[in-house]
Amino acid sequence: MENPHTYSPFDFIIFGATGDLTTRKLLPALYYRYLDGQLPSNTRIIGTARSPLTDEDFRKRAQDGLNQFVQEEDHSPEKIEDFIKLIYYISLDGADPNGKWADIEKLLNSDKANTVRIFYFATAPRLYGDICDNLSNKKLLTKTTRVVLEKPIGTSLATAEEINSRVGKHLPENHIFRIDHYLGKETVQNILALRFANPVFERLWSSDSIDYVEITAAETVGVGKRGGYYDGAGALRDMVQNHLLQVLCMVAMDPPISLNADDLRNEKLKVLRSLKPMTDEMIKTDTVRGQYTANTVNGEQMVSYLEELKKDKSNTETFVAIKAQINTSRWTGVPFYLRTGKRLAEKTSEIIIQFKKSAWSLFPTAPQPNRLHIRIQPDEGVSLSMQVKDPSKSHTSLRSTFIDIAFSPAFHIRYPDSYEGLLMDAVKGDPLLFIRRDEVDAAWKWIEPILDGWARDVIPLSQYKSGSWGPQASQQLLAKDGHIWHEDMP
Ligand SMILES: NC(=O)C1=CN([C@@H]2O[C@H](COP(=O)(O)OP(=O)(O)OC[C@H]3O[C@@H](n4cnc5c(N)ncnc54)[C@H](OP(=O)(O)O)[C@@H]3O)[C@@H](O)[C@H]2O)C=CC1
Ligand SMILES: O=C1O[C@H](COP(=O)(O)O)[C@@H](O)[C@H](O)[C@H]1O
Repeated sequence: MENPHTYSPFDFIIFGATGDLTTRKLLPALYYRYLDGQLPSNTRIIGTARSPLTDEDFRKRAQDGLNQFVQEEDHSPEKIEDFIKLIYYISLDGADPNGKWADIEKLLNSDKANTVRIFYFATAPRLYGDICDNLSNKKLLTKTTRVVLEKPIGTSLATAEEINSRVGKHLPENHIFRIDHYLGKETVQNILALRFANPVFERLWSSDSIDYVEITAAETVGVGKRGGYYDGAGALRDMVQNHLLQVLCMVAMDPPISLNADDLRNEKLKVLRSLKPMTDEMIKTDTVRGQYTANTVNGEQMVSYLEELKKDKSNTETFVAIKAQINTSRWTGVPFYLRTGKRLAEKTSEIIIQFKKSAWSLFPTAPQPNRLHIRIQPDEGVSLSMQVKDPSKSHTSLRSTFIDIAFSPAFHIRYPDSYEGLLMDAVKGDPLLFIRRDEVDAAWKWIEPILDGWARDVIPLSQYKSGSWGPQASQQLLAKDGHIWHEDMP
């Protein structure tokens, strides 16, 4: 990944270093940045968690993780050996003021005061406030310190406000980096280029030409080992409050006046504030929640959510579909259908822009309306469905086809994982792709009535078979408007 910025050695301190996120995402992302020469020698990656491990134990875990989560063609035993020499471990309960802070103080204070210091909070968000209080009391928050907060920030508006206030007591907003890894995805960032560098699209980008928008983030995996966290969260908090709403903002926002972080975030905020608030009546007609059940998929036995959780009962949704409406002159009348779930038929994240039918047709059979398919992952790219004259038939016959750009083969590049760029943006201090506090609040304000309605069972929790596209009610949600989810797009 090209990155003209020159980095000075920095300290990257991870709270939650023995967890899933660090192993699967953070260390592999830092390894790739190391391979690209962005981690100068003397950079230190300091893992902390309560587990009693030595530097050597943690390096061994890191090495095992890299062997598992870095693509095979990028495995270089020598490079991995060199990379893990940058890694240290300190056993510490970040929430305990009487924990072993002396070790971390010694390691960090031996350093120059102006070294960039990133504290990455890869732990449960309820710990963020305590960790920040302790960092502040131990005088570890320097002028060049930035904290990175993982999502979801809180479980409600009130808890998010509390976390943000406690963290904000010690650090100014421009030192707080709330990460949403969907904004780190190249194809999500590419929405800016697609819309604002191609006037052909931007001129059509409104209810005048667009019929509806689909945003899907589908996973084939279940909750796996994250059941403890997930059962208290559910898909609405885990995916919709953050990732899906951020993608919706990128699709729906007006052009920012510049690519300055606050100008972009102001526009996203306007979209979040324009979302039509959900009443109980709308929750009944415009939302669907589901939970996966057992099934055999391609000969493989998939257990139900409850079996995976080892529980008899849970009201937690592993699937959500919502019809969102944006009250602006650009978007009134255009439904934005959001859908996410675990154990679905495919692993895919995508946006589909369905253009309107033309009112008039020259041809005997009305042409299919155009459709723009933005593939966030996998096979990152964009395709546009088109009508052409069917070459095998008469001049009045049309055939549907598409023009397609597959980014990776087109640009001969490896598509970096979303964390890679974001971690280095935090090191650089560039907040463009991070979430501002008011965005978090606005997203929770829209989500909360849905959470509240579901808690009162305003709609039932539907079941869906593992390996399907979710409950029937999800198809009906669109069918009521005469629309369909496009699951067969190129
Ligand atoms: N996993 C993922 O794919 C994603 C996770 N996230 C977010 O990242 C965060 C971490 O998630 P994940 O890695 O899955 O969670 P895990 O449960 O796998 O890991 C939690 C980590 O926190 C540590 N920990 C717990 N309590 C303390 C404490 N008091 N002081 C210091 N460390 C502590 C644990 O280690 P120990 O027990 O040794 O202390 C462990 O290292 C969460 O906020 C989650 O929402 C966001 C996006 C994706
Ligand atoms: O934040 C999260 O995202 C992942 C899905 O991310 P993706 O990049 O693979 O689409 C999801 O599995 C996890 O539950 C959620 O916390």
